Amino acid sequence: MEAKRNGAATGDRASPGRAIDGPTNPMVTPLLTDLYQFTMAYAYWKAGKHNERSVFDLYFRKNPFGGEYTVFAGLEECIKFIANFKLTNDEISFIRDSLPSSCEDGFFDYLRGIDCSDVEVYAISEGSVVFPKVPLLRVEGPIAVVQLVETPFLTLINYASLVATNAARHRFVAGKSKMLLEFGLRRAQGPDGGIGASKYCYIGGFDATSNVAAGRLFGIPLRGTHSHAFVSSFMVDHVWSNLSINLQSPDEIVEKSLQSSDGSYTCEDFVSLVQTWLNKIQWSDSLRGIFGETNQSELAAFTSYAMAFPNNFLALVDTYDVVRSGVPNFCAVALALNDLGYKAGGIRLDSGDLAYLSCEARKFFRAVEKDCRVPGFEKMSITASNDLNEETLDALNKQGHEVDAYGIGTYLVTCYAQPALGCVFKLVEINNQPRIKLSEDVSKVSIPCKKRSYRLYGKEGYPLVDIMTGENEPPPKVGERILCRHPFNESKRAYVVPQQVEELLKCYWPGSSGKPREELPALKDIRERCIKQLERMRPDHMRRLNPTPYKVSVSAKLYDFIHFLWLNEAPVGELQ
Ligand SMILES: Nc1ncnc2c1ncn2[C@@H]1O[C@H](COP(=O)(O)OP(=O)(O)OP(=O)(O)O)[C@@H](O)[C@H]1O
Ligand SMILES: O=P(O)(O)OC[C@H]1O[C@H](OP(=O)(O)OP(=O)(O)O)[C@H](O)[C@@H]1O
Ligand SMILES: O=C(O)c1cccnc1
Ligand SMILES: [Mg+2]
Repeated sequence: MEAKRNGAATGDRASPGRAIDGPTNPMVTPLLTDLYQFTMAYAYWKAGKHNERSVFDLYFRKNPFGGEYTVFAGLEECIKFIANFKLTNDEISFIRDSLPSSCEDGFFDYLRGIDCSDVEVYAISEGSVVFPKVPLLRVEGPIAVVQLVETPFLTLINYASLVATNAARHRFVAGKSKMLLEFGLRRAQGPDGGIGASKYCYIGGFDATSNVAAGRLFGIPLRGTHSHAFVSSFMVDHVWSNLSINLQSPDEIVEKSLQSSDGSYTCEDFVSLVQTWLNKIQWSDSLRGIFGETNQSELAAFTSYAMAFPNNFLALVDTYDVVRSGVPNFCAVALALNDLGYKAGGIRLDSGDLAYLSCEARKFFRAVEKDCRVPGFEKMSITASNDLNEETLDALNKQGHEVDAYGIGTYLVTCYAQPALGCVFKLVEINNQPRIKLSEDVSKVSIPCKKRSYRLYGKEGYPLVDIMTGENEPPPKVGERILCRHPFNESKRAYVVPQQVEELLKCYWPGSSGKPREELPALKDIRERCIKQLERMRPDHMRRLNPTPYKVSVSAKLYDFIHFLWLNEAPVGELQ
């Protein structure tokens, strides 16, 4: 997956002339677009309109998951895409074959010559918290070219922002102190969904992924435990219906010796050491009578795993019985490791009542710490997994639990609660003339003009409102009162005296205009921005139940202009 299409050397500091790597996914080419972008390009070309200077806004209309915020993600891939936008001869041949044969040759010569050097992209920084109607991207350039990038931009941003938001919401419910592991690759919508989920869940606040390719591509920390198959692959001697199955048991692990952590001595029979500890805890003061004979094949599996990874021993304890087998077996192995100077990692629970079982496991660890005098044993990490989502995390919090880390797959990466974010790409200006798209549904009316947008912060340091202005209006100033108007509702308006003003759109792709280009930050910096911005939001915008909508507004001047244009463009009906 280390795809480099037209890619060149990259650097983390950007300068306009510096080459940028191609998109992560080699399928992201100029053909990854809708046919109508090419048919429109032809029609523009035929009409001699293809080079008309256009301005498009990319934005969404409603926050996902019933929330009042969204995390913006996918920008880096968009910039990598346009920085390398060039149709190959093969691609042009394919387009020629796909369009009607009446299309003139000159158009294909034109396609051969285009790239994105005439395009400029202004964007909100990736990882920012964003709101409906405010452009995430403003794309300027020759209309035929800009329309060709509409679909790839939308496909690169829609899922990225959706899954980053989903991750942020899971983080919000889980709380800051929990470790969040993304386990979704097997359930994601194909390889690109899986890779994208890992990248964007990390931005949204997850700590690590199980996806090895994503670890390599993006440097995301890799984490993992082991599966039930590892435990059930071990069997013990037993006789059942006269059928003797003679397989591995703890005393049949062939190589039994394990060196101590500091290398100073070797325990010749680690398996016996584990058995000894199991007997000890079975009859210890606090645990006497809590469990009897544990599953010996599970014990063999744990022992074997510990011998393979003495420094990172983590056990999946729910294959047979969490309280009567998995946890005692884990503790016996952890105690044996402790004798040799190793510190076991903890357990994973993957079924049953996770609140109850995590509390039982914690009690067990506490008893072991007390009876066996192993300081810190109580703090052994407990990971929970199994169809977790925002609701189950919330339910666990309400019940009380002892989980330290969550492994989350299906609901996270498939965005089960809402499958798509509805980002759109709308023409707002052509040849310096503002354009508007009207709709019966007011929420679908576009906000015309090439605009600037600002986030205004209040006295308490919270963002108060995002405001869009015409491109040539003076910017809002700290300490100066400004009227913020709801774009479509006349009665909704408020004065704001900002304590801080942040301009949202920055130039991420200047084309060959010579303007300075914002650097593409490292993934961990994008994640950092996201976490900081989420923390800075007023809590009532963030709560899960009935969150307060964040205010998105326009300047008084832009308000007047929108409504002037609206009246101008909308035909007056006649009543009969
Ligand atoms: N204390 C809890 N409160 C609310 N939901 C929970 C709690 N514990 C577990 N869950 C959730 O309940 C669901 C249990 O699913 P299910 O009944 O399919 O699994 P299971 O029977 O526990 O395990 P499996 O079938 O994988 O052996 C999961 O979605 C899990 O996340
Ligand atoms: O539950 P998710 O949020 O999707 O997280 C990933 C799941 O994948 C693994 O098992 P898998 O589901 O493959 O098998 P299992 O359900 O039988 O444990 C793991 O044990 C988790 O349960
Ligand atoms: O490492 C794990 O425990 C893991 C990884 C992927 C899916 N389920 C679990
Ligand atoms: Mg499962």
